[in-house]
Amino acid sequence: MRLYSVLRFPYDFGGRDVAHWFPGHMAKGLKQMRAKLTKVDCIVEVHDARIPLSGRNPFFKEYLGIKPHLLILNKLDLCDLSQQNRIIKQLQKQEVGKAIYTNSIQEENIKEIVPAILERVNSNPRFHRAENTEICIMVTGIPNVGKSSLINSLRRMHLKKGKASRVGGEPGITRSVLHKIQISENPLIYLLDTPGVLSPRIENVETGMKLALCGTILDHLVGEDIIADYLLYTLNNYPQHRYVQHYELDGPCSDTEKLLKKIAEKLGKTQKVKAITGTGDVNITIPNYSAAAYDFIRAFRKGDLGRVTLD
Ligand SMILES: Nc1nc2c(ncn2[C@@H]2O[C@H](COP(=O)(O)OP(=O)(O)OP(=O)(O)O)[C@@H](O)[C@H]2O)c(=O)[nH]1
Repeated sequence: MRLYSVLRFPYDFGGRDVAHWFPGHMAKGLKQMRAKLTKVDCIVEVHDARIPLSGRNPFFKEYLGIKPHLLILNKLDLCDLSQQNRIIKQLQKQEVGKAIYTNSIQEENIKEIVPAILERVNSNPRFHRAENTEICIMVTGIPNVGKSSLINSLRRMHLKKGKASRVGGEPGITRSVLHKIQISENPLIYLLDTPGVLSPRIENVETGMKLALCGTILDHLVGEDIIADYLLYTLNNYPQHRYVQHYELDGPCSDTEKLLKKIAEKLGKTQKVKAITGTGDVNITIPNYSAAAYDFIRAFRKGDLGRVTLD
């Protein structure tokens, strides 16, 4: 199959409204974070390395004030590292001082974090608490980017201690806010854990869809069928055709319904339903499209469909 025949361009977002993708409890989270700010020396913002330029919450900067800031682009194992130089240049244009790519599961580049925090804190006046030698950082980020995993990985590395923060595959696992967690003994560093907070102003539907693909918005708010459709469009345009091999297909495909049908058949996810015909009821077998969409999206999020950088 020739490539152009699988491209659908531009993607039709169908005039979707993204306003309701911001759950109300997140506004409360931001308020609680702001209240603790006087105790904080540095903001460590964690974001997903697959969407390094979009979907960052501008409120972390506007609402949390001017504090030394460090950007962590986590899940480096899932992003396309050949794009790294371009991304770093773009981030510099956005005045991001320093960004570190990490993998919190395999503990890649985690050891760069504490020295980067110290460098940022030491080059800024701590006028409000100069007498205090302990350092307090606040870990911020949108849901499901790996904040808790990063905290646990910092503790394992510097304190040889296990989990302090609950990790989960769905966005919104961390609801209780601002636990004070030690991550280093010498220098003495504490951090405040925070719940994932999406931007209430998602710039446009495309950004919203990228956020959904990376699992930062609850799937049911967007619709798994829609996420699967956008995923197929994205993989074909990239182009990243690992899904062909993963699902043992004959070649790339641009029709989401056909793809989901094949995935459902391959996984044995079919349903028997009764159909009423003119000559009586008959049992027919139909693909379970929801189960297939679920598998397609999960496979992408685990990295089984290949690495991509969506920005
Ligand atoms: N592949 C990969 N997965 C990761 C990485 N870091 C975290 N994860 C996974 O991403 C999911 C979310 O991780 P959490 O640490 O719970 O994310 P969080 O930002 O604390 O989530 P909220 O509580 O929703 O704010 C989990 O399934 C983690 O196992 C990483 O570096 N690479």
